[in-house]
Amino acid sequence: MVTVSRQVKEVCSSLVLSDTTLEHVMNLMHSEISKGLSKETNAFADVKCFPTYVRNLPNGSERGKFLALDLGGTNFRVLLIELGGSQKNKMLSKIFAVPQSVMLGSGNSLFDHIADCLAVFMKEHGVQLERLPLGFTFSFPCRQEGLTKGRLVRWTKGFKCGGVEGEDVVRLLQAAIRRRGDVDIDVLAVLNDTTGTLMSCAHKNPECRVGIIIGTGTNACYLEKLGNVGLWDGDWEEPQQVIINTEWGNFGRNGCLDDILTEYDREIDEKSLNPGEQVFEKMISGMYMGELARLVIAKLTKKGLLFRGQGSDILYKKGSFYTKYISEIESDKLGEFYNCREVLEELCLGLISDQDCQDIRYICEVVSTRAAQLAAAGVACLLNKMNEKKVVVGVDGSVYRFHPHFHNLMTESIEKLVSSDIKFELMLSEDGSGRGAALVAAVASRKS
Ligand SMILES: Nc1ncnc2c1ncn2[C@@H]1O[C@H](COP(=O)(O)OP(=O)(O)OP(=O)(O)O)[C@@H](O)[C@H]1O
Repeated sequence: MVTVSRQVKEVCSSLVLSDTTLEHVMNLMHSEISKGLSKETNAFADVKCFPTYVRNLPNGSERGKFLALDLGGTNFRVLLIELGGSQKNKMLSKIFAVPQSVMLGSGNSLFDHIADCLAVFMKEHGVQLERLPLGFTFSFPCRQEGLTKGRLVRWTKGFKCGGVEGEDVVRLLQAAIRRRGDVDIDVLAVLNDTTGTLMSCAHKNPECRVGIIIGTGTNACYLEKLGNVGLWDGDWEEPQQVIINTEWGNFGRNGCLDDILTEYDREIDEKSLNPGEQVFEKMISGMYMGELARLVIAKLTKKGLLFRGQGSDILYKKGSFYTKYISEIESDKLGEFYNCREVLEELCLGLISDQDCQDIRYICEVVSTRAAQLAAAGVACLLNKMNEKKVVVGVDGSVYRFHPHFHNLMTESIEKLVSSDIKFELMLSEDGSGRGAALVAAVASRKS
């Protein structure tokens, strides 16, 4: 079997993180989270740690018919969910595309598009005359002022719609629905997909206390004691706990991760819609992983170390190496390069040797391993901070779901970083943040 070439390993070495570095990242994350939670320092914090106002986890008694909207990355989903106790749940959903022109257009066009899709869906399912409770999963950094009020702090993940930053997105949604006048809804909660994931997993496993996403972007939330939330301005009724939306994707904005950034990370950042922001996210999530691998491959090809120096126009085009290629290439059996050759052919690369394939696989492994280890450092930080004997971590997002080794890489890395008396388990979220949104709405209606 061919082995990875020495020069390729050398070029990739900046992407390989030691255990000591990961421990350092975990400790940095801890101090950034503390900064975010404190009233005095939150204004300058990069990891904002927004209280979600979700105080109660599902207890299995949630029942009823709910609508959910899920906007947060590549697709927009509308769902109709019927909760019927802990086991019986019915769910209908439809995915709508969000065209690039809408992602970069005006806020009103975005919310009009959402309202259009909602109305189409409600009519298709014959519920247009009902006033159903709705949970709105809006997965961008929002400062919440209550369960039904969240102001967008800034766009991420390729969105840039005018007139939304600083505004309450529930108000914008309601205004768009009113402009149409043909359907009506009752928004009971706005939440992030991490919260949706935590709630959805907690419904199945009451030990779930953390929710994380590794999809288009990355983020995490966890259940925190009110006494640790300096920012808390709500009531102190029991249970004295609240889900904190960390917004950890922005970790590193102040330069604290600069030592581990590579030339590839810098290039991704410079060419992004949000330079200087979401530094942690850009090293981990699906929106960037493929591009990171492409930049390394392009550099090595130009140096003559891959494909005998013969690249292709596609290879040199930004965004042409999809993150799913990494999963496909790493799914090949060791020593076999069936998927790898298929991907390289799609990139119009000719005359591919086994050595090229072995090296390409290594590049993919280095990029995905670093992503998994950094996400693991974040999870270990939360687990150590919570200091509970056993915690289940709900995980969602296509990178975690489809990458063949992500789960194992994360588990292995968390084990090294977490205190030896803490037990944990990473649990794949089955039907994601949509069901979570319905559960938040259901828990809210249980209380009101
Ligand atoms: N097979 C795969 N392996 C790894 N990554 C993948 C795969 N398929 C899609 N992706 C990546 O996952 C990302 C989409 O993630 P996901 O499907 O979880 O969507 P999302 O809901 O838009 O994300 P988010 O929850 O961050 O808002 C894209 O960046 C895509 O490149």
